[in-house]
Amino acid sequence: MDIDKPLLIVAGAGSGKTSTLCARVVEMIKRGVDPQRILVITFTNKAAGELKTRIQKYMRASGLLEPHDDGKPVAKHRLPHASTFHSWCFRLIMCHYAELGWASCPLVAATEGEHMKVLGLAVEQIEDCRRLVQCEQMLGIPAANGGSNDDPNQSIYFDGAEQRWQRVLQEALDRTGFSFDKLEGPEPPAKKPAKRSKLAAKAEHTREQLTLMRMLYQHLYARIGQQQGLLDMVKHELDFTGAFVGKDTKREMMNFIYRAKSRGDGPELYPQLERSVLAAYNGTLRRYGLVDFDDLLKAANELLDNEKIISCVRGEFPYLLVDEFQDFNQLQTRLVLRMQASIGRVTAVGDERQSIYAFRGAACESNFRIFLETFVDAQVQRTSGAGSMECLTRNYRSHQSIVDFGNIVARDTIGGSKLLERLRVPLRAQESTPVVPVSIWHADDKTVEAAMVADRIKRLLDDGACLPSEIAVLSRCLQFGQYRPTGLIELELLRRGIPYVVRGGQSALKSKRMQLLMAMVRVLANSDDDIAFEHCLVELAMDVGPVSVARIRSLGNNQVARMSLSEMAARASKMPTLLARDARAGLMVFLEQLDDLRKRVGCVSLRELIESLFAKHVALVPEDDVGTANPASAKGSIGTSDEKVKQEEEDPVMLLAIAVIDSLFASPDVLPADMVDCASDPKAPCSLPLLRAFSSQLCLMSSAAEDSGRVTKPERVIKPGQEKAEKSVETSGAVVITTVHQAKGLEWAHVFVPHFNENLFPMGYRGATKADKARAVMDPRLREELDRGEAAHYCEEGRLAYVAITRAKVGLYITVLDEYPMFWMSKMFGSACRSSRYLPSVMCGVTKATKQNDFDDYGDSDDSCNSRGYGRGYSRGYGRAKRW
Ligand SMILES: Nc1ncnc2c1ncn2[C@@H]1O[C@H](COP(=O)(O)OP(=O)(O)OP(=O)(O)O)[C@@H](O)[C@H]1O
Repeated sequence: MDIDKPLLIVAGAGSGKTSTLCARVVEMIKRGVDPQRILVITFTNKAAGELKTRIQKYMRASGLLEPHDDGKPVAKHRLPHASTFHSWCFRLIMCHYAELGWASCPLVAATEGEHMKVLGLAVEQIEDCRRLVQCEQMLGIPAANGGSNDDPNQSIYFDGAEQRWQRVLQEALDRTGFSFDKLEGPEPPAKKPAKRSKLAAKAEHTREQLTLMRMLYQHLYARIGQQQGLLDMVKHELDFTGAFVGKDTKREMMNFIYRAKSRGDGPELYPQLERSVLAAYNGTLRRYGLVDFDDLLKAANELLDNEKIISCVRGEFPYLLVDEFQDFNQLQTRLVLRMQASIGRVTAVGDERQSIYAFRGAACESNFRIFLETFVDAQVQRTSGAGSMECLTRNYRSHQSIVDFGNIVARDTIGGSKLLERLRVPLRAQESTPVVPVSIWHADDKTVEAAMVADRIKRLLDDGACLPSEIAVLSRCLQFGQYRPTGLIELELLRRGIPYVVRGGQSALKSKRMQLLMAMVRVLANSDDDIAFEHCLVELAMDVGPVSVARIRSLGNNQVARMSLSEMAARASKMPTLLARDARAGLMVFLEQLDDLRKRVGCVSLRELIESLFAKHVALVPEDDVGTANPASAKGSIGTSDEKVKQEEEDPVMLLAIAVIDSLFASPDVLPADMVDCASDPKAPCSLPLLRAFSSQLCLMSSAAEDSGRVTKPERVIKPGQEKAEKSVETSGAVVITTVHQAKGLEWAHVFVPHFNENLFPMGYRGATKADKARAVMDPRLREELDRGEAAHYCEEGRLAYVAITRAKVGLYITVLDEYPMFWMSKMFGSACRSSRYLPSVMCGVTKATKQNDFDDYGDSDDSCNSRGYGRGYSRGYGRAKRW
């Protein structure tokens, strides 16, 4: 192994790429390279952590780390730097931000939620700039530089709008006597004392400013603009849908920004709307002293223009190793080149089959091409000499059938690239692995599927085949519009007492709507439950916030007898002066609604009560920041009342609630003896004890589901002498429910992939509108472009399927639905719910799981499989497992 020459390692999943990279680091240290001169870079924090752990392990195995007195390792040699590209860039910027003209080190807007907030403000500022230009036009103020509503070559957004508004304000005062002091409007909303991030506070301030400027615009438009026959810019907001095609315009904008910035593109390269969005997004970040991830890379690239800084960096880290090279975007690859082009002590490790971040600008093919051209193929003499490329061909992770399945799925992901074909070598499993077939099942519907998955997991655990933490359920996404594909699986796991953890998303039981539903049920079941009552009050009563609640609570001061919050609220609603007028009105309406609901207890069945409670109250509360609205409603394709009811029924919260009700009636023995009678007839009027039983079942389930870390039982007390037993429970951990993206680089003994259907996995291609398709009939170039986009989309989805499949070591369980899980999906995609295109055709049409079947009987008839020829040509065990 020549550690001083460039090396490219390309191989499929589980072939030991990361292990090889770590081994190379250790080899370098063994040969005398100072670990502090080695920089190991990867894509995510999780992967960086994994790298650090593995390097430490290898160093320890090679005797490069010695145990300390307290058992912890201490380095004979210090450890190499292992980090993400972004943290390394931030470190560079922290040292040199002044070189970039910044007065202080910027903060990083790290989460997608923050990016979306910035984008929301950016769009508002584009509208603001548009109105500002028209105000100047109305007042005859000469056009300043920047910003135009008419010139398609100019951005609508421009910096420095505040100063220009000042001038407009002054003119408006002189010409029309306008002043903000004279305005009559709603009182400013009471400040919410809830904790808010700095970004949220700044955003609120900006929004207040924008509202004022909008009022100024409306004043001027009414006085001048209307007479001039100008377009009302408030009523006619910009239509971005032409430029950002897709159901969720904001998401499309965000993806465009990610793509453009990852390529290092400036706004000037794009047409007017895209240009304005990109400029406004960057301007908003700047205004708040923030940078996003791509800004970090751009700033680091700029710093490396400085000869002093780049030679300093090269001196500090002459050895560079990069993992997950396929996921690097152009800016990251450029950084690698700049740091190493003249040195060539670079090692890159990647797998083009696992390139799943193209939507974020990952430039897989060009990364490999540039590396090969610069370091391997080119006969350029550099100090280190020409580099080489290695392909690993053995998969050490998975059983043969899983490796074969992965190879088949990967075949369709090359997308016609000659280079990727050159890099592609099929993998072989270790010879010693037994042949365990991949299990593929059709389920009638999502409830059957969820029960199947949970049953199989339970059996694995009962048989002692593995620990919960060695099992994963990998979903294409955790949120599909408002639908949570793994919501019912969570419920079934809870029912069976199997601990689980949701990573990279929120458990359905912790959602805002579920919390509100639980609070309302608790209030109905027990009017003394102050905590639940306050939750409902703040969420549901109009204009009642924490300040009003504090005033209501003050009624309880100095009272001899304890007064419940609901009693205080009833009293407050009758007092004309205690609360502000709007708050009192909101409180009165809320109490009336609560009264109505209370009257329904004893008149309607539990299910009817919960349904009306959900439809009239809970469903009106927006779900947590899910990013996208229900695609169907956004499209406006569903409108009849029947269909709306259907949508409500399909809400994951409602589905969970119904499932809990069903389980209460199916097995009332979970209830205390004195309550069993009230759960005998599902159609009988709901009694208070039944409502209480339902409430406690919901709460039990919710408290069992932890959002992060391992699942532990809160009430557990560890007694002396039991620590060992407890530890084994803790380390056994929980079944992981996560997305395929989050699962990258990880491995589990058993992996479940639910919803393996067209439009679910893979997700349908949404890059072309109906209008585009209609135009493409007449326009061959457009048709070609759309076809290319679609092909690239399905290649990426195929790579995602490859990643999901290859996470499994021993067991892979795939379920295919026979009907779409949501009503709106069948409306949108058609009634036929086909299996995923990534399921080889010989594997389709398998034994069905139906509600009537006993799960143990699935696939009992092996003949049925054989008669259809399953497994032929896949001697390594494809086909249906007889039983899960
Ligand atoms: N030479 C080897 N002999 C035996 N087992 C190995 C060897 N190399 C790696 N492994 C094991 O194979 C599994 C996969 O290794 P590793 O994570 O390094 O592969 P990878 O190519 O980086 O995988 P992926 O790309 O899917 O993240 C790990 O469990 C690792 O311990």
